[in-house]
Amino acid sequence: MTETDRTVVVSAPGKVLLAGGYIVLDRKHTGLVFGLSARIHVLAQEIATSEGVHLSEIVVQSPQFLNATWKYGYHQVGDGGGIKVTQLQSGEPVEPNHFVETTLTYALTYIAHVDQTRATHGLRPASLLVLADSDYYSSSSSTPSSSAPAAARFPPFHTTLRDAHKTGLGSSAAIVTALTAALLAHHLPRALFDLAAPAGRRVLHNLAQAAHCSAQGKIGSGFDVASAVYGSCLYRRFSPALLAGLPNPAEAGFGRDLVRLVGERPWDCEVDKDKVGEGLPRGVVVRMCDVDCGTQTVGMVKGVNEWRAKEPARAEQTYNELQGCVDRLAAVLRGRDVEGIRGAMGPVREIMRRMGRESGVPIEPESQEAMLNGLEKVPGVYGSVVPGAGGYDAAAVVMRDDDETERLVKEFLGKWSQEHEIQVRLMEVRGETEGVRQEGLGEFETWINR
Ligand SMILES: Nc1ncnc2c1ncn2[C@@H]1O[C@H](COP(=O)(O)OP(=O)(O)O)[C@@H](O)[C@H]1O
Ligand SMILES: C[C@@](O)(CCOP(=O)(O)OP(=O)(O)O)CC(=O)O
Repeated sequence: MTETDRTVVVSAPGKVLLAGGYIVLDRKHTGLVFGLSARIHVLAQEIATSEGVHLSEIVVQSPQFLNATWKYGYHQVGDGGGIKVTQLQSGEPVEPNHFVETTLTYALTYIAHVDQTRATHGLRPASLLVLADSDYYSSSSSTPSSSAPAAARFPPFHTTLRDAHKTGLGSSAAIVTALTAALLAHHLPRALFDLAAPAGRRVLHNLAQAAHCSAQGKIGSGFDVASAVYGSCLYRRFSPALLAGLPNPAEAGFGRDLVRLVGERPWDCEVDKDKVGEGLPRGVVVRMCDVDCGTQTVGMVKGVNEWRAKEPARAEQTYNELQGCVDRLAAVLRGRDVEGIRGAMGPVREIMRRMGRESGVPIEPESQEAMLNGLEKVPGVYGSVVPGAGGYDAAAVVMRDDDETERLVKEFLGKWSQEHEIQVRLMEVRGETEGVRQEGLGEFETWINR
């Protein structure tokens, strides 16, 4: 096996935007985002073919879900349009996976353009296995420990991807990032892509942002992809104009322009890890409470933007106040000021609620408000927020990292669930500062072809 066909496992974390929802869409502002211990792992390896047999096939499998094997053919299109990826159907029809297909298109196009040897030898067939930690979906009751054998650590979800209940941890950004990184690390020699080097991370970030925006069909702030790559940080978005001129996949010049955009053009986003320091003060942890019903962010952003257009002065004042909260919370956490956490988080909730009231968007819906008010009275809980866009995605809690606090929080949520006939639970997932990383193969032995 040559160096360019390494068997690799790459993982990328989920995210929680503790403060800065909505304002982070504007380059004037920043958001405080934490990476999460829930990761999506991608194992990339060659598909063994018989001597002399040539295949142009990539197989992506997500074995935790039902009916989740996607087979793709690919070929180079004319006029520098890059690599076109086509889903192959054989046997039972498989629902397309738009995020996976788009990521393959962007990553393979990049690979084919930067590695000239690919022009003559092409890409060898590859198999990509996706394994997600269970907290991404509500159906699971607990996350097995990370030291459990891999098959037990990534248990089946007994559902199709379409029917899975997402908890809002950012699965699409994590999979786009991990899949992109795994493809680059698998197909490219280290001289052209090194995940451990700043230049490699920059390429990965830019490529994953471009692919994620394309798959989403909109240009968000990109805080989720940024934290999937870099982990916890204070994030200032890139100018959306950067992506505006890129031809669509398969259009003339797509390949050339993508390589320029990703590898050569300076991006103006800012990922400040120093402002977050080592993460949280010792003995303090970010945990998440799942309410088992996700939220459609798109409609909420539209509502807030309409309010901002109608009430520009009021909105600007509110945005600036929220920015003040973002900076204060980052400073308190960085300064390990445990006593200051409550005072720094309270105003985040207050301003998010005010934004919600004035824009008519349920940013902190009443049911979440009441639950968080109760939760904040539990001894050991420093503060809570509806992260990101708010709504019914999992709520974030900053609390003391000990068994007693965990017991009290679980007790409170258990009672709350009973009294309100809903299912609220403390997930195992924790805030974690590290971004994308290459994993050892040991834990994934059972899935490696011999
Ligand atoms: N484990 C997985 N395996 C394969 N594809 C996945 C997986 N998790 C997420 N995806 C892809 O990401 C999409 C979900 O993206 P989205 O609705 O934006 O959710 P999120 O808010 O979690 O990012 C799925 O439709 C699928 O295309
Ligand atoms: C409104 C936002 O600023 C934050 C949304 O954060 P969420 O964490 O709610 O995101 P989703 O994963 O898309 O549900 C939009 C953005 O920054 O893109």
